[in-house]
Amino acid sequence: MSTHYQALIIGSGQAGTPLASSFAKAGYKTALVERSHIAGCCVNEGCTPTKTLIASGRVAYLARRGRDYGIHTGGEEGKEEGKSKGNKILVDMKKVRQRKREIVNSFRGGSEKRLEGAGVEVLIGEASFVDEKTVKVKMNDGSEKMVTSDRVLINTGERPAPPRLTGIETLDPKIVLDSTSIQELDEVPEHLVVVGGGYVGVEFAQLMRRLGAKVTVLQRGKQLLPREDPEIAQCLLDILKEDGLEVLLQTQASRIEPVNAGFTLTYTSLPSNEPKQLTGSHILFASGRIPNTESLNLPAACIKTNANGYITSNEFLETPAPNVYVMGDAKGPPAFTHISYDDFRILEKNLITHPTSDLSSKASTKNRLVPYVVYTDPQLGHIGLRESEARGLPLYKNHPERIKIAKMPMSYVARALETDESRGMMKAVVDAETGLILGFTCLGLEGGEVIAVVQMAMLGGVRWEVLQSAVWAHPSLAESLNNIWGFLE
Ligand SMILES: Cc1cc2nc3c(=O)[nH]c(=O)nc-3n(C[C@H](O)[C@H](O)[C@H](O)COP(=O)(O)OP(=O)(O)OC[C@H]3O[C@@H](n4cnc5c(N)ncnc54)[C@H](O)[C@@H]3O)c2cc1C
Ligand SMILES: NC(=O)c1ccc[n+]([C@@H]2O[C@H](COP(=O)([O-])OP(=O)(O)OC[C@H]3O[C@@H](n4cnc5c(N)ncnc54)[C@H](O)[C@@H]3O)[C@@H](O)[C@H]2O)c1
Repeated sequence: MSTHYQALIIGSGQAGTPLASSFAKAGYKTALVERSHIAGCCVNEGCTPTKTLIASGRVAYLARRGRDYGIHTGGEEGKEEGKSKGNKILVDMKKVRQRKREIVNSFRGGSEKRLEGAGVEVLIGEASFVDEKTVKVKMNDGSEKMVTSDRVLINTGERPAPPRLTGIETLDPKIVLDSTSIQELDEVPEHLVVVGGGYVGVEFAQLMRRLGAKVTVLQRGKQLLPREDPEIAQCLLDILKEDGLEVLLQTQASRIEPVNAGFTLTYTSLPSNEPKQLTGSHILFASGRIPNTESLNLPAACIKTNANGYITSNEFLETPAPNVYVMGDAKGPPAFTHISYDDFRILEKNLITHPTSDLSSKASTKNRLVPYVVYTDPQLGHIGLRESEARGLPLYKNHPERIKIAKMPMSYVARALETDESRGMMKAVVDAETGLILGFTCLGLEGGEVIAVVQMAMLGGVRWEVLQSAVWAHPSLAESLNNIWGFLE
């Protein structure tokens, strides 16, 4: 016996959860299958908990730096080379974790209530295809359900790539961490070794340093955050080093073995490539994420994946199987909550609010302007094209003179100086002929908010000269948009 639905969503991610509610509110009989917890990675182990923890890290940082502002907490951490190491602070990791748990629970509870209020039937279990309209759900209570649906929407996300390092299985599993388990620590690691210098790696590395750990980052590539323009990555590296992190670039871990409560790790770094060793108490694998697609039995529904396991689809998020769609991280990068949420908007419009067979009127993923923010401190916000990407486009390959670049240190921004948080830089990429802004990066105080101002200009086709001559409130961070264009060359 199977139950029939008009819409079946697999995975309670950032697209599937609101889309299930939209279908149900529009009168479709709707089910959502989720094998773990409602609201997916972002709310449970991604954006929400990490940014909550990072807020605690920032308080620790500012409290320690209080003396720079004339604020003393009552004790001093000590001196290094005659210079104060700052205020003495005490980190209560259990409280830090509790604050994180409460915010996650409240966000997840909100999602659960919205689904219930909309009338979505939630099936807690793991889904796999039997054919393109039929899905088997292995319920978490051990039972099995067969469901059929007029349309199936996949939003199963990704998970951390498993650790791959000779000897890792000999370590106490409690000290081998991924981006989920590190958030449940109730003590600050003594010496955290982070494998991978991408988004996850740099955010956790700085956070743990601020909470009091010694931190070493091993990054395989020549720079942190490999997709960034090199001077941005270098600027972030300088900031992290200033914060006391050790960062080893062009470095590969080759072997690990347990020693006392921790481990000895053997690694090689270019150019010497000679084996070296370091010891640590905990190791975080932050070397990428892999899609949750293999347990879906996709071949049964003739749904294709690429070599990395991501589901292939067109710009309308349609898979080759009729009436089967894919949203969010499961379809491949960029893997951001706001992209998954935009996938929701696309399908809500095309399937519920404005269905049409006219391809030109359909919502699509084409020409999406993609912002992102890496929540280091200062934040690294970016919108549009990076310089290297712009220069790679055929138009600019033929006319490189049309690209103009402006770079400005954050130490030229009054607001950043007044708050004594002037580390970082801004970079703009413009088309000199049209005056349009192609891309903008702000590695600086509230960089994520500053890029949103430029994003508005880009969305509205506003030329850089308009920002240059606009009246911005003083002293705001946006005021820097008067000045950066003076550096265009
Ligand atoms: C540490 C960390 C920090 C991050 N920080 C940010 C950030 O600051 N900003 C940002 O934009 N992005 C961030 N991301 C990325 C962001 O979390 C994801 O891009 C976002 O959650 C979108 O995911 P999704 O909608 O594809 O699905 P997800 O949110 O991953 O949800 C997928 C759901 O599907 C379920 N599922 C999987 N397979 C099955 C199955 N067979 N049957 C039933 N259910 C299944 C899973 O249990 C999961 O609940 C972060 C990620 C991590 C790991
Ligand atoms: N603030 C945000 O928006 C945010 C935060 C966290 C994660 N995310 C999303 O999650 C995705 C995954 O993040 P991630 O950091 O896990 O992956 P990533 O792919 O962004 O970075 C992984 C890094 O690890 C390095 N690496 C891989 N194997 C290695 C090895 N054996 N030794 C040393 N270095 C190695 C790679 O060179 C790369 O720099 C991101 O791309 C992003 O889309 C977003």
